[in-house]
Amino acid sequence: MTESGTVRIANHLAGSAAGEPTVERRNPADPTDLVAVTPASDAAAVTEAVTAAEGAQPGWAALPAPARGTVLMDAAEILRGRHEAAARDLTREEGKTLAEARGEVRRAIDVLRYFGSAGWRLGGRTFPSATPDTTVHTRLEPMGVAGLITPWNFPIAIPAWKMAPALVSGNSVVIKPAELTPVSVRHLTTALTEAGLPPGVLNVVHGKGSVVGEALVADPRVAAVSFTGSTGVGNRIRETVERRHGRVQLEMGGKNAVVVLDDADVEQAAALAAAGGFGLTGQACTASSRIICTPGVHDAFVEALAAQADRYRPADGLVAGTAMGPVVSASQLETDVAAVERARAEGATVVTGGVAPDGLFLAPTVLAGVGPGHSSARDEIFGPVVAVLPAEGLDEAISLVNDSVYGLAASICTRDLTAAQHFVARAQAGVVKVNRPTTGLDLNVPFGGVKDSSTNTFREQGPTAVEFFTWSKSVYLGW
Ligand SMILES: NC(=O)C1=CN([C@@H]2O[C@H](COP(=O)(O)OP(=O)(O)OC[C@H]3O[C@@H](n4cnc5c(N)ncnc54)[C@H](OP(=O)(O)O)[C@@H]3O)[C@@H](O)[C@H]2O)C=CC1
Ligand SMILES: O=C(O)CCC(=O)C(=O)O
Repeated sequence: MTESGTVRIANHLAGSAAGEPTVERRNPADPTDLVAVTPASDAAAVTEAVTAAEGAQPGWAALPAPARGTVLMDAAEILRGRHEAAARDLTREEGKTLAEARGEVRRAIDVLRYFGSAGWRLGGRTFPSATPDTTVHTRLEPMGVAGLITPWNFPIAIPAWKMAPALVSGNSVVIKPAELTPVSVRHLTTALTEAGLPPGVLNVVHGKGSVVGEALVADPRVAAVSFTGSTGVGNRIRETVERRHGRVQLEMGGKNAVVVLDDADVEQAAALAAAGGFGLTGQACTASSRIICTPGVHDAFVEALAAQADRYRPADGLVAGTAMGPVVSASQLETDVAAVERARAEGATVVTGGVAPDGLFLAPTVLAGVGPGHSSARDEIFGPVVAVLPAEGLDEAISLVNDSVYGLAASICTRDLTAAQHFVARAQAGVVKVNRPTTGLDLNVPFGGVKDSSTNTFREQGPTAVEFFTWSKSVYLGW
């Protein structure tokens, strides 16, 4: 697979013929560049994939965990050899800059390594028994078939951080990647297959979420469903899976706030807010979309953020030096522009941006004078649009942070350790940072949100990620 030309993708199903290639994906920076043609599969392809996964799972689970881990480690090395090609393909299909794409592919490689090495450490605990001549230990058993539904905004890292813990703990996988970004997951699948993953253990079905995704979620043989995407779709998935008593993990939207206190270094705070708000074209569930400023810093901050916005002039992500790529699709651009228009109608000032003069390139947008009831302070936009809200002091700022249905990530810029500690203790968010952007996660740290951002049960990533894909069996061993 190369970074130029069109990739014709078949479903990755054990023993299956390719589906009909009927969906085209074009480069959001250059519509003449046809990136991929994928099958628009139907529910029958899902049934076939789940059957393959069900058949392959016991054999895969019977392998020693270190042997399963070795496959992931080898896949990491294979992907490492294709790092640049995978990064360029990612930029072509999603739009993010090449630097961002390289970082994301690096992350996928490291995720494979991290969970590959976890194969050596998987295990239960031992307990003393109240009964003589008895020992008690727990075993982690795989759930069986894991169904993964992933979004377009991290098209290789998110599939990697769901697949890797599922596979190393002995599950087989059926994944439905986002229709907009089919090539990145193919790089991952190819690496795993070449590393020796047995047929049927990993199955990819391309097609519409409303068709393929719904069929996957509804199949009673899929024991665990892990989803990242919008809150609306996630809630619907939760209903379906819980109705059939399956296990479900949802990572959904955010309306992540950065609080900037009077004592903050304004330039540093603006750089950090811009990185979190305009980096990745604002298309991250952890993106900084609300900035809450106390009075002594408000005006200087708005000015500094507008200056930062100039550095994120949108352009083709493949071109060296581009700081921000295009919006992923015409419909996402429509959402972004409509959100800016609504903010204007509600009385906010568009300090800079708000326009897309050419193609899908939306200028980074700063909104000021935003009130807590405004839609730009409440709704996830998922574009390079940052709303600045005033607050009288720390207490009001924290109330505003928490005045959201979401609770994914929050940050504070301050040099005051006491204020920072108050914030850390009181912010209702699964990820809380001090003097760091809301975006950017360490892959060895548990990740997830509260409120409408997450199912808030099992965390993704880090040492606890395998918990979602396993169940614990208590074994009483007498002699
Ligand atoms: N938290 C996050 O990381 C993300 C949040 N979002 C939010 O969602 C908005 C819309 O983006 P969008 O990509 O449409 O997000 P969706 O939630 O619609 O898509 C996420 C994944 O779910 C699939 N899907 C869609 N409908 C269903 C369904 N009924 N049953 C099962 N799976 C389904 C999608 O398939 P398909 O390929 O057909 O789209 C995709 O693979 C964004 O503007 C943003 O606000 C989006 C992406 C990531
Ligand atoms: O900020 C990050 O690094 C990850 C964000 C994320 O998980 C998402 O947007 O889905």
